[in-house]
Amino acid sequence: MADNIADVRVLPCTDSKYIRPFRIHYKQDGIDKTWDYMKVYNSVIILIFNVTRKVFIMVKQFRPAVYAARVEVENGRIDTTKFPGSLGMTFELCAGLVDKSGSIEQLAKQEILEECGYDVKVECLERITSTRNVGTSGSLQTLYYVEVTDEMKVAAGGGLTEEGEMIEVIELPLKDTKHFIMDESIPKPPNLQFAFMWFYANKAKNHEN
Ligand SMILES: Nc1ncnc2c1ncn2[C@@H]1O[C@H](COP(=O)(O)OP(=O)(O)O[C@H]2O[C@H](CO)[C@@H](O)[C@H](O)[C@H]2O)[C@@H](O)[C@H]1O
Repeated sequence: MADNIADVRVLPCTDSKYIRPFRIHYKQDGIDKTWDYMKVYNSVIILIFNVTRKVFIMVKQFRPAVYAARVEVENGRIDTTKFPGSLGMTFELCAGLVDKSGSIEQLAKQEILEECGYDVKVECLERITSTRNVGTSGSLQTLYYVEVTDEMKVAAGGGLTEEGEMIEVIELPLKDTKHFIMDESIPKPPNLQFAFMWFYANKAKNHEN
């Protein structure tokens, strides 16, 4: 079970492959300033809509950062009897870090197959837009949309076992989306809400009846 979390310790991190903190010193209109920021990978995110059954394909997974932010850390320990792993479970769109060479569309195709089990053609990916994390990282997230059918489901998905990924593929019916995006009991990133609003503005008329 992905939410069966035990033996949690929180330690300082000085040699991460994923995040590197820096302090930038600069003058703004003659005034000396500093800003602390993190170098992180850019990412690609894909809104997947299954037209056969009118459901969005999403992923549910344990996110350690969400878990740690929601619970009390005492002397570097988190008491999992008080704070169960379920507090760190999130609903997200299929996504991946841009940590490999090759086109971003090719990376998106690969993530869709690995995480959700659908085999899509790169040409079918529609680029929606990109956004940046403005506060601490400045990293770029590029958002795509793709329509899939049940015939395109060729594998179970669930992420790469060798990377230890434990991802559950979730199907969210189109009719439940509006309630879902406002439901604060389910931790989710803002790109998910933006993507669904984009769908309502641009695609929903083709699928609602
Ligand atoms: N900080 C970290 N510490 C340790 N291991 C890590 C890590 N980040 C990634 N990994 C490892 O790298 C693997 C691959 O990550 P992915 O490329 O699938 O990105 P992910 O979808 O997790 O989220 C990515 O994309 C989403 C969407 O933008 C972002 O919200 C999210 O921060 C970003 O990691 C993970 O399974 C994990 O093993």
